[in-house]
Amino acid sequence: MRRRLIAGNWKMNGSRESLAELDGIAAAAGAAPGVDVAICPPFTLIERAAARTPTLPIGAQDCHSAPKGAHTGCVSAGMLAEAGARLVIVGHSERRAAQGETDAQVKAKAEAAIAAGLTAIVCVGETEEQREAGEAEAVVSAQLRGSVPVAGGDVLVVAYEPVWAIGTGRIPSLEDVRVMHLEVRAVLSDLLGADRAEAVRILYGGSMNAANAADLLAVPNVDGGLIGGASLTAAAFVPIIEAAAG
Ligand SMILES: O=C(CO)COP(=O)(O)O
Repeated sequence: MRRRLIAGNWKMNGSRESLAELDGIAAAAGAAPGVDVAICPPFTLIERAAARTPTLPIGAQDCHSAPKGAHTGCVSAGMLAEAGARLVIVGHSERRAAQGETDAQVKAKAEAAIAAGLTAIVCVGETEEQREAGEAEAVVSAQLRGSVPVAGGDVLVVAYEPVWAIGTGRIPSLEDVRVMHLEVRAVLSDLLGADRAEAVRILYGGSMNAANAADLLAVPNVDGGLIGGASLTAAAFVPIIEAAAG
């Protein structure tokens, strides 16, 4: 049985002051023992966040694939672990688009994360143009085949985030979510074997909020959410944790 995971991605938002939001989030997570909850703030806040709420897993939003070296401006998975991170998002569509990250790079980052003892959240998702062309499943399947590391099980999480649903207030139909998550499970099974694929949590991400969380989480193979805007405050995020706790 997979435990639900509700993870917040603060993106390039937040300050030391916003860490106060973690108190309410950690309290809600404590009241929902059947649900895993995590927050991924910017790099600069990881250490403070982990120290402030030790029971709440803290993650990062990217890592380099190398353990160390001449990579100006980059941070390794080992450094994240040392700072107190327990998970890391890799291959977010914003990085794939703005930083030109390829599937191979995303896979190498996920491998580095797992080697450093972190849980890797590998993101995939189609653009609106690709969905309209009827290519959504094929695009996501190809991304998975290129970016999922061979280590599977509970150290690996996949987030399906349709690019056109991120920050737009729009979400796919529940039927489209069902079909995509089933496809993700099938591809994972092909890549990792059925047993390890069964342990992988598949999150939905893209405009998830208090109003739609319960419906999305009721879809088969939706094992949680990766939440952007609605993870920035306890007021917006806690109802999603509560929806996951059922
Ligand atoms: O990109 C996302 C999480 O990684 C989703 O962002 P929003 O929840 O703001 O749409």
